[in-house]
Parts: sequence; structure tokens; C-alpha cells
Amino acid sequence: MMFTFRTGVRNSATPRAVPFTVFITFCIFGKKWVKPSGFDTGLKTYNSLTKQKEPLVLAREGVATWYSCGPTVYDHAHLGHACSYVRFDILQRILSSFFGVTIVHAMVITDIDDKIIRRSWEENVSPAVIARMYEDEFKKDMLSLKVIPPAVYLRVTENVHHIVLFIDRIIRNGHAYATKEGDVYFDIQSIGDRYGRFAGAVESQGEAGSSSKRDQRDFALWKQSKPQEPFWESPWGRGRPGWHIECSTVASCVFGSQLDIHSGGIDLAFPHHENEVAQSEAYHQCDQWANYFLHSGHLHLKGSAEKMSKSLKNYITIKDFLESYSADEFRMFCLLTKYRSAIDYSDSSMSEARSSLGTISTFIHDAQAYMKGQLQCSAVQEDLLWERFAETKSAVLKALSDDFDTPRAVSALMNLVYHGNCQLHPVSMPDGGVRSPAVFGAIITYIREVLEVFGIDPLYRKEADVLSSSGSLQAVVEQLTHFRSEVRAFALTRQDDSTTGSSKKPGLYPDRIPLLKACDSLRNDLAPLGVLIKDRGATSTWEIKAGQRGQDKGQETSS
Ligand SMILES: Nc1ncnc2c1ncn2[C@@H]1O[C@H](COP(=O)(O)OP(=O)(O)OP(=O)(O)O)[C@@H](O)[C@H]1O
Ligand SMILES: [Zn+2]
Repeated sequence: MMFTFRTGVRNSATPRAVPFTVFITFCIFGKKWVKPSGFDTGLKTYNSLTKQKEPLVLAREGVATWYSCGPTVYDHAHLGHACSYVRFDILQRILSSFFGVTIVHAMVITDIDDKIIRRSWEENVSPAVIARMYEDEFKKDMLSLKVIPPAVYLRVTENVHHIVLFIDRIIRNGHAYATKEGDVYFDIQSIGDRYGRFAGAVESQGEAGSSSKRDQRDFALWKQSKPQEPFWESPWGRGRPGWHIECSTVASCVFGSQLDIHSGGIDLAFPHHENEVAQSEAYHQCDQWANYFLHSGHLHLKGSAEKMSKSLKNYITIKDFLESYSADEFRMFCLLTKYRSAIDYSDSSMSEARSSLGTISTFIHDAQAYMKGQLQCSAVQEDLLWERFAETKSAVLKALSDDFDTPRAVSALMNLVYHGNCQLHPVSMPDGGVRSPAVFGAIITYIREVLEVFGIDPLYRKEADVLSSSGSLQAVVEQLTHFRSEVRAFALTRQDDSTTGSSKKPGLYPDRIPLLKACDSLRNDLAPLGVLIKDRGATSTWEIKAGQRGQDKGQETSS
């Protein structure tokens, strides 16, 4: 893990003049955002750099380079993380499926930092072990929420040599300085009024640090290591990277000097993203490193002003959440608010999400029953439904093109479901009128397609649902197997000598053998349906197995 680097850098805290060319560029462009040239996706998105919606224009046709800040892995992933990463996953899926853009997504996992080190002391294991444990858990949690993994996950500790080179170049470009204590700070004054693109920057007092800082707002690129802390060799002595520099370095290693989209929770806008921008533009000597910054709103426990976070210990882990709800329900919960808004988590907001999904899946089942002719309905106003169908398609596309307005898109879908339901008037006797299965087929296929883009399968039933509905299933199976046991017992009764009048060992009543055969057939037929009956001599046991397809062959045959 050690890395030795030698270079002839100035190791001084004295102010340096900003190179002339850079200064001119800064004066000309200031903080002004320049609309990128390239491929217009047709979508508008809110850009935190301009604080308004902008047309989303990508440098390369059909491809978006996308960097997102990963978690600091020192504790369990919680619903706040779930919310941020699921919301951006939905945005990426929309961009890819509705707008034909291939997303090249890179994420860095912060696997070294003060909190990881502190946790490792508490647990008496190395920081690397703490980080790997929680990183693995985070990745698994993301998969269980159906978040499409980035093209590449990177780790800070595997990029320290790149970080050192990156810092060195920023120093050489005149935007950072090393102190005599062995820290390196970014020189905020060297970029003039370019610092402060995100709210909060101007009033900022900056992070605490060495008294050798030139400006209170200057932030650490490299921190000398304290005793007992992990360290890497560098031209400034033993130390480790500051927090912000990891993202600038890794994003630049993957994407070079230009990035289409950068995302993260709103808490990261300042100072983290502010500092990333400052560093990256100072390194690349460019005026606009990332073209769009997308920030997601915070998840709060209902009634709490604080965001859910690891450090506040006010969290619900993703694993605990998934004991009670499904990934699809969480996705629907996220879809029902705009990705930028704060979101209140509570059982009632989850019930709303669950009930929206339930309404959709009931409609799909009813429409399928109608298509199959199982549900007899009075004549349908087919033209009206085709019209609603076309309107919904354009409403959904319009909503999603407007800063990924998922609540509006879901509301358009629910409206279509409502109109579909209005047309399904069950009648007890078929009236021989015209049937319109095709329009229902089109509607449910479209609804399923859109939900699939959002990562939701409306016909998928969560394990917990299966279990709760299997409450009644169990009672039915119990009754059925009890009845079968009595029939079997009756059929297995042996004749006694007086009945047969024979001296041979008494056998079964021949006329009861078909009953035994019927019991065997029932057992064999129920197995592929997940009801496993095991005959153990004269008695039987049973169990319900989800997903079982008659794999259990090891049982006795009655007859
Ligand atoms: N409650 C939340 N709501 C929405 N996004 C969140 C929430 N908490 C964290 N995030 C986002 O998750 C990502 C990873 O965050 P991070 O690992 O810093 O989590 P954290 O719980 O806030 O940790 P800490 O308390 O140590 O700051 C960031 O983009 C962050 O904005
Ligand atoms: Zn970052």
C-alpha cells in the first residue's frame, strides 16, 4: 500500500501569483456556465451550477459520462443512501431507455477517512477490513434494490499514487501549496471569484486545519498522518489524501478533463462538489470541468429535521427495511416525489407506494382476465381508450423530459389505469357485444414497459407478500392434507382374517386402492405448485416451499 513519489515541487506556504493565462481566462469567464456543444438529448435537467433547468447536451452523441460520489464505508448502508442511489439509478434508466443514451458511470468508494480509522480503533481491526466489510454490504444492498452497478467502482486506497500526481500538478499550476507541517492546501484566493458556484460557499469559514493556511477557506488536498494512522509516502511526507481530491482525481483518471454529469446528495454540493470543481479546473486548467451537477434531496424520518445519516445514528438499514417492504415498493416511493425534493419516510408513505403498485397490478390482472375472456364485461369504449393510451404516452415522455419528473409520469400512468378500470364493467351474463382485448393488451404492455424502465415489475410478488398471503394458503393446505390423511387412513386399513376368510396375511381392501392412488396423484400434482406432502407410513407431513418445482422425490409411495 506504500507509495513513494519524488518530484521537485515547491514546499512553501508563501503566496504565488496566478499564472497569467489562467488569470485571464478566469477574468473572462468568471462563474459563467457555458452551454456545452454536442448532442442535445431533448431533455431538460436542473443544473445546480446555474440553479435552473438547462437542455441536457452531451459531448458525444448517445453517450453520457457520469461520475457519482460513493459512500464512506464505515457503517451499514441506510435508507438515505438507498434514496439517493435509487433515484439516480432511475434517472440513468430513463436517460438510457427513453432517450437512447449509454451511461458510462463511475463511482468511487471512500475507503480511507477519519471515520473509518476511528471505527477501526473501536473494533480493533484494520481500517482496510472495516472498509471492505461495509463496501461489500453496500454493493449487496444496492443489488437488492435493483440499482444497476456503475461501469466501474473504484477505491480511494487504490488510487493514492494518482492522487499524489494530481496534487503535484495543482501545486505546479499555482493553485495549491504545501505547509511546513506536511499538509497541502488548495489556494482558494488563486481562483478568485470562481470559488462559490454552489450556495454556501461565500460565507464559508472553511475546515479547521493548520495555522499555516493562507486563507481560512483553503481546504486540505493532502493531510500529514498522525501517529497510528495509515499513511502513504509523498513529496510532502507521510500522509493521506483529503476527502475532495479523491473524486477529482478518480473522475479525471476515468473521464479525462471533461465530464457530462456529476451527481450526489444535496449535502455534497458544498463544500465537497465546490472543492472538486476548484481542484479539477485548476488541474486541467479548464473553465468547465463537469457540465451538469445533479443533486438529490434528502430522506428524513417523518417529523425529523435531520437527514438520515450514519453519523447521527438515526438510520434504518436497507436490510431491515427489506424485511418489511420490497425493492419495487421502495422504487415506487422514490418515484412519487421529484428526485430533487426532500422526502419523508414513514409507514404511511410506504403504504401509499404499496397501494399504488397494488392498484396497477390488480388492473393488469383484471385486464389479462378480460383479454382471456375470463372476465365478462359490457361493451368497452375502445376509441376512448386508444385516445387515453396515446395521451398517456406523450404525457409520460413530456414529464420525463422535464427534469425527470417521475411523479407526473406515474400520475399519467395511474390516470390510464383509472380509465382502463372504468371500462371494465363486469357482467354476470355475456351480452354478445364487441370485445376489445387489443387495447387492454396495449395498455398493460405499455405500463409494464414504463415500470420496467423504472426497475419495477408490477407482477412480481415480494416474498413477504407471498408469506402473508400464504397465511390463508396454509389453512387451505392444512384442511386439504387433513382430509387426504383421513382418506389415506381409510384406504390403508387392512382386512382382518374374518373378513377375507383366508389364512394368508391380511391385505388392503381392493375397492379402496383407487383412493390411495388418488392420494398419490394429489401429492404429486401439488409438489410442482410448491406444496410438499411427505407420507411417512400412515401419517403425512407437509410444507410450502416458494419456488419449489417438485424437486423432492425422496418420499414413499402409498400404494
Ligand atoms: N438521508 C439521506 N438522504 C439522501 N441522500 C443521502 C442521505 N444520507 C446520505 N446520502 C447520500 O449518500 C451518499 C453517500 O453518503 P455518505 O456515505 O456520506 O453517508 P452519510 O450517512 O451521510 O454519512 P455521514 O453521516 O458519515 O456523513 C451521498 O451522495 C449522500 O448525499
Ligand atoms: Zn465526490
